[in-house]
Amino acid sequence: MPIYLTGMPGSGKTVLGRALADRLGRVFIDLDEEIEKTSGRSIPKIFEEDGEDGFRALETEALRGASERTGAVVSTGGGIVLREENWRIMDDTGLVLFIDRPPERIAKDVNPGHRPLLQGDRNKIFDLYRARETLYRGRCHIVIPNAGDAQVALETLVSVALEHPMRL
Ligand SMILES: Nc1ncnc2c1ncn2[C@@H]1O[C@H](COP(=O)(O)OP(=O)(O)O)[C@@H](O)[C@H]1O
Ligand SMILES: O=C(O)C1=C[C@@H](OP(=O)(O)O)[C@@H](O)[C@H](O)C1
Ligand SMILES: [Mg+2]
Repeated sequence: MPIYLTGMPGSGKTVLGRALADRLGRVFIDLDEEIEKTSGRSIPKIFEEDGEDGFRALETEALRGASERTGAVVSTGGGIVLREENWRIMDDTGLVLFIDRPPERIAKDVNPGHRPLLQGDRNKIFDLYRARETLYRGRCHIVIPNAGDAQVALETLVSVALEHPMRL
């Protein structure tokens, strides 16, 4: 059963997920990377050609595939929380963590270029946060603070993951 990292774009899911998988000796799956690999297109290109709905369908497909990978660490895209079907897959198969990074810190260093929903404007992070915070915080199984040094967040992730061996 996998461990899912959810949270805002720029909250650290990909970087921390990869580091966590390395520490645990587990398979790492980043859903965006899977989608780009399978479709042969970049995320922005998919948004441009298929729209957000087309991207969300590919995202659910990638999540379903990842949900069958025993013990994987799965870094999701920030919008995974928008679809009930995605919650059903994650709740039924694994441990759902929320990487809780304050929007002020995200807005400082997020790369809006590769994230179509930000439309090149890093301040859109605050709109997204207002729209989604309750989805992340209210439905995840465990909140992982990521407000300071990334290393501290990683150590928290490692100890939480080790407390839930069956989930992995
Ligand atoms: N606690 C932190 N301190 C400093 N930079 C961080 C921290 N957490 C994440 N980052 C940085 O934020 C950027 C986005 O991280 P990423 O893993 O790509 O986010 P996500 O996959 O959630 O969109 C990366 O440059 C990452 O190094
Ligand atoms: O928040 C979102 O809706 C999205 C976040 C992105 O992933 P990251 O959270 O890794 O940036 C990517 O899936 C796509 O641009 C949509
Ligand atoms: Mg990511």
